[in-house]
Amino acid sequence: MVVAPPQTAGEMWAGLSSALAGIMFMWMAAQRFIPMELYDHAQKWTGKLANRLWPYVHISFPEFTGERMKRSEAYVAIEAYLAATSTDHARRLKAEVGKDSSSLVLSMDEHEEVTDVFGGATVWWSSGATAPRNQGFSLYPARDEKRYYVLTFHRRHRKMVNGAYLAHVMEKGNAIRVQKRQRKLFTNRSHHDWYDNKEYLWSHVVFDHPATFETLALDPEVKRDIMQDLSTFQESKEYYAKVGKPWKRGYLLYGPPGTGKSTMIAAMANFLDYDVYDLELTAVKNNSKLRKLLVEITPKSIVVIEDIDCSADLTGKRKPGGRDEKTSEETEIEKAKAAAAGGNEEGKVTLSGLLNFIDGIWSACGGERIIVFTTNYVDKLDPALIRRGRMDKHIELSYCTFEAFKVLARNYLGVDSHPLFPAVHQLLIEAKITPADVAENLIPKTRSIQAEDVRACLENLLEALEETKKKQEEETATAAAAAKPPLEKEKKEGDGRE
Ligand SMILES: Nc1ncnc2c1ncn2[C@@H]1O[C@H](COP(=O)(O)OP(=O)(O)OP(=O)(O)O)[C@@H](O)[C@H]1O
Ligand SMILES: [Mg+2]
Repeated sequence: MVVAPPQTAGEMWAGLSSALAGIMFMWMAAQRFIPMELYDHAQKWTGKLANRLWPYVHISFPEFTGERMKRSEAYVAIEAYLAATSTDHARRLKAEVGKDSSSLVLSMDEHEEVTDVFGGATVWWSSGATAPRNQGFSLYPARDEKRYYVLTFHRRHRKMVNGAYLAHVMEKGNAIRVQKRQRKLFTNRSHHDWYDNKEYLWSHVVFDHPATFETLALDPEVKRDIMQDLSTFQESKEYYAKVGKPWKRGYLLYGPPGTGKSTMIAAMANFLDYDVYDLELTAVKNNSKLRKLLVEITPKSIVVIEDIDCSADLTGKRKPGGRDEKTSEETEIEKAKAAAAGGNEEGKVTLSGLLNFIDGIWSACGGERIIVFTTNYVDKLDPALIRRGRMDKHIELSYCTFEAFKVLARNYLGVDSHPLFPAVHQLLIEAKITPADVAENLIPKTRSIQAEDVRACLENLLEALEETKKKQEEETATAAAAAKPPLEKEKKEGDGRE
């Protein structure tokens, strides 16, 4: 049988529905003069006639589903499937920048139709969008426009389409999506869209950080251990299911500023091919908002809370700025204020809210997720927050070792050895310097590095190391003098007088 050509399926439907609407209208007008039994009979026949004239079935796939307007997995998979299978046939396409930022990814534009053939059956996909509620003039694209795909097929293929065909579309679409997807860096910081007056939980940019484990200056053994741990995690879906644990792992990265904590997160994301969710706790109003953010996080992601020691006033024990404990009086005043504001813990993220986020019942949403906390002051953290099992792996990133320096020298100068290396090695033992400071001294003046540039950079570094060593020795001497018991000091002074 000849099926309706895809380009006219929508038009036919429009024509047919207006004809049916006309018939219905006449029936409604006439029903006042027609006996009830005859009216029912006629209605049944109208339905049958419509079915005969229009033997096609539609399934629509809206982009957003549910009360919380989460992007539908089906829509996203169909989008990827159609982008791969329809671009040779569709007449109107839209282009977006691809994974490597230099290529364009084509996909079907709105109000376009394409044909697909599966198991001997022809089906039609069309894309559409409902008009935005606010039709007024705006300089910005309409955000409340709702996009959807519609699948049309003959009713005799219903069983095959509902079963094998849709499973095929989902499987192929998801595989293409994983292969082609651009990784993203999400943040909850600018979650209010001023021109739309809407709250968005996460906003994102393309994640394009160049850090890898290869370029990370770290002890090779520590590096290997972390990479092994990440690989094992990634391959352990069955294991987590078998032991009844959510598929997630917590990392605590601690160490002084400039030792590579943030760089390591980027390297982890690149190694695992995961998205990054940078969770700014100070921008989260309360625990219920935290939960909302949490359920939005997709699998295959790293959730990062940087500087956990000062990013929230957890349980009233910490606050930004370094002062640790609050007096009980201060805590009482805050509690009273919160109660006056309409509820105890309603106005903030609490430690228990955060613990629930890490390993409570809500943490199981999504799966395949790494949670990373970073801090400069590990001792300031509440032990409950970082106990093993919650933060499974504690990694200290510290001052630059000779092994780490060699990685930086290779990255920045392209050298594996140099006559000045032994001097650098010795000074790295004597002075505490961060990889960030080492890297700063290894940036050559020109991009075409010559032997003299390498020497100049290494000499700069040696100078910086000498200075740091001197400063640290002076600080140690001052601290030692200040720590001497007063009696001993007085005795010395007395001895001096004699
Ligand atoms: N281990 C490292 N390997 C390679 N580069 C590093 C390393 N540590 C620091 N750097 C360099 O120093 C810069 C600062 O490092 P990074 O932001 O990762 O430090 P951090 O530990 O996160 O500091 P902070 O505690 O202040 O957030 C990076 O851009 C990177 O170039
Ligand atoms: Mg950092």
